[in-house]
Amino acid sequence: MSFDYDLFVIGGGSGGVRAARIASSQHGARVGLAEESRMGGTCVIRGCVPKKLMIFASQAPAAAAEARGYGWPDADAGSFDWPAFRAKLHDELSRLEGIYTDGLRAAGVEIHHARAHLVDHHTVALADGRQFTAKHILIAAGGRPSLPGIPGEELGMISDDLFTMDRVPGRVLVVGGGFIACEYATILQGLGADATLAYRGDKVLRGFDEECRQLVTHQLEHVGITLRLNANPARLDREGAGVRVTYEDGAAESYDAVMFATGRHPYTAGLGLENTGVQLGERGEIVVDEWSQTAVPSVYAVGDVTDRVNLTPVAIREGHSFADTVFGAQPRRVDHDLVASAVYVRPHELATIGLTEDEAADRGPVEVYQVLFRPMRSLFAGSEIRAMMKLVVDCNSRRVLGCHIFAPEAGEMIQLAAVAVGMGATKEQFDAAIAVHPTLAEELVTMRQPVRRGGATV
Ligand SMILES: Cc1cc2nc3c(=O)[nH]c(=O)nc-3n(C[C@H](O)[C@H](O)[C@H](O)COP(=O)(O)OP(=O)(O)OC[C@H]3O[C@@H](n4cnc5c(N)ncnc54)[C@H](O)[C@@H]3O)c2cc1C
Ligand SMILES: NC(=O)c1ccc[n+]([C@@H]2O[C@H](COP(=O)([O-])OP(=O)(O)OC[C@H]3O[C@@H](n4cnc5c(N)ncnc54)[C@H](O)[C@@H]3O)[C@@H](O)[C@H]2O)c1
Repeated sequence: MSFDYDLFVIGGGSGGVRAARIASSQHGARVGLAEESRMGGTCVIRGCVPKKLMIFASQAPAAAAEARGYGWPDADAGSFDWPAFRAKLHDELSRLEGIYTDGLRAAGVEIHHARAHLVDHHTVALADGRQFTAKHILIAAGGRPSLPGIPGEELGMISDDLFTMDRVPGRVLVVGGGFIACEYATILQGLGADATLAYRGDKVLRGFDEECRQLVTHQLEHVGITLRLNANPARLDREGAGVRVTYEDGAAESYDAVMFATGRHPYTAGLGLENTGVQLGERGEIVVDEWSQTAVPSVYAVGDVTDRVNLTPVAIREGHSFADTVFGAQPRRVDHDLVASAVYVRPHELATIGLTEDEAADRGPVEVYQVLFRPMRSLFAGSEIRAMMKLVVDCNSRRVLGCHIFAPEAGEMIQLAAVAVGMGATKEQFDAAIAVHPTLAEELVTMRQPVRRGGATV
């Protein structure tokens, strides 16, 4: 049977773009790709990239405060010009979108600016009615924000809205305690909003190392964010130009804006999966095997729509591995066990690779090496805020199972630690590296005594 394409990709985000480009340019496949919105997907248009640029923008007042501590008494960030910044931000996103589009075209991929759905195991239909057959179909449709399902929630914003809002709100409530809630509350507070973060648990960032969760929770308060822990909104009501929030315990507060950061779900609605044998899991994710193949041999899925590890570099690696496996005769699997990540809160980021202390201790005997200190730079400027580095070491193999850093630019540091941890480095191999002085990262190779031992005996 002949097909219009060797591969049809649904979704022009991190995973889909990489898969399409590699299959076409490196493995000679005839590739079509449909994108219903802007090329680049969540990361480029409404996630990692604009978020990080806004983190940079939001640091100006803290940078001015630090400058005053270094002998610049008049340093002052002045007032933030949101419309000017927003215009520049969107110019940058358009530039990146153009790069993604040009890169795909140069690779020989045919782009269809339309929504797509599956008609059967080898056929895709576009919103304009055209249909294409393909030997393989890759679903890389990403995820969408989830709302909590409470009355009045339509009055709240979602993460996409941060980049297009008319003004920086005066009083803003961010609901949630995950990556997005922590980063967005930090950004909004830094830009001059009076931010409150409401989280239903007692510490933010569930799933991270417990001490790190404590430190981030403390830092959010330290930078002036009001924390409402063990609290959850029960309903939202319009109140003039603002929103009245009633919490589950009956308390009520008024805000100029509310933003929900209550998780994301795989975006499978309307994909036509009912026309196929593709299976969905409990969380609505497309179920795939280690090769990203669904229950239908011709249909694969990568990225957030599979809800494995929802990070851009993971989606990219999954897309690349799929293309190499299916079109390059180079079978590649993605190891989802050892993925580094960073939460871009300020002034200290939280970055991590490997197991938390509790996870490691559940598996066997561990030693914990840890240092809590006031970094030279911020201490001199008058800040008491502490950084932390922690290595969790397997007592038997001596391997470093987990590395957790709470410090300025921790995301930059964990990238390098991830190489060593991924290679199975032992604590003694960390120690063998001579320190670079004076740096923050030198603490990672100078911790000599464990602060505690623990874990299951095996
Ligand atoms: C606010 C925010 C901040 C983030 N920050 C980071 C970060 O700092 N670091 C990090 O690693 N990750 C971050 N992430 C996660 C990261 O953005 C995602 O993991 C990544 O974008 C997933 O890539 P993907 O290819 O699976 O999906 P996406 O990038 O979401 O791409 C899916 C694309 O498919 C299109 N599409 C969907 N359905 C159809 C259809 N039927 N037809 C045609 N097109 C369709 C969509 O329009 C979209 O463009 C962040 C996410 C958010 C929301
Ligand atoms: N720096 C980064 O790498 C980065 C940044 C942003 C997002 N991301 C990715 O995007 C994903 C989604 O981020 P996220 O922060 O939306 O999700 P998340 O899963 O990290 O956090 C969701 C939060 O919402 C809370 N929540 C869920 N349902 C709720 C409800 N009904 N009522 C009240 N609270 C509720 C949860 O307890 C949790 O604290 C992340 O898991 C991550 O994979 C990564």
